[in-house]
Amino acid sequence: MSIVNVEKASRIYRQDSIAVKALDEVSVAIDAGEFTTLVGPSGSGKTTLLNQIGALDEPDSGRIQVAGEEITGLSRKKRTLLRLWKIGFVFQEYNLIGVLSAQENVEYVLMLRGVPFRERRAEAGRILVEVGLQGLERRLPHELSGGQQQRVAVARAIVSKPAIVLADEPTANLDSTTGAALLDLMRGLNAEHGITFVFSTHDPMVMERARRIIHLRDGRVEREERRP
Ligand SMILES: Nc1ncnc2c1ncn2[C@@H]1O[C@H](COP(=O)(O)OP(=O)(O)OP(=O)(O)O)[C@@H](O)[C@H]1O
Repeated sequence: MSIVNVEKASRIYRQDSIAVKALDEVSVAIDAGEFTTLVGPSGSGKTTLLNQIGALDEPDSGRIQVAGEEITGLSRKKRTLLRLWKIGFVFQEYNLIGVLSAQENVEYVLMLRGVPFRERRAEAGRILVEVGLQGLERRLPHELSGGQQQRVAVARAIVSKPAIVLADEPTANLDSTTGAALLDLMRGLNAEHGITFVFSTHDPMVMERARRIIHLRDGRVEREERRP
């Protein structure tokens, strides 16, 4: 069953008199449980497509459905709720809240969902152990390495059991060993819990671990590869 359905989505950015077609009638369907990577040269539309799937932005034309919901044309408020309940995000720059501990960063999403204190504390603690951060729960982001911060970001993305996790160049700021370990962690979460991941990347290590690679060029799907 498709968890993401993008049908002929186009996105044009206009600046002064110049129009850039960041996405040009892109159609992509992603099934639940897939581990998919978007690759392509700089400016090919990877981030734009992730932002569309993540309901951070809307196409100018075409349709996008995520986890059974039509997201094209949703109000800002409904898009925010969709992101809160259905989508986890991992960004290149980690985007953790600097004044909150690792544990509190992970709990924060559950607090927004109204999960009671004890329950969210227990769940965040459990997920932090799962991503290999036992003992570091009380550290602030600046007291953690880049790889550890990205693990907190992964924990935060998965703690609410979203339908899909979107990761925009998650290993871009990590050295290759740390990046590989992070990728293996996400592959493990994909295999054990069936969490659907979609990455954008320039990193050959990410591509190596993907089961499906979608090549974008000039805002279009150029070709696809599938691996066992
Ligand atoms: N907010 C914006 N305003 C104007 N143009 C934009 C905006 N965001 C993206 N673009 C343009 O849209 C095109 C696609 O950009 P996008 O960021 O999706 O590419 P990308 O494949 O993610 O690139 P990179 O690998 O460098 O991150 C580019 O030509 C870019 O300059």
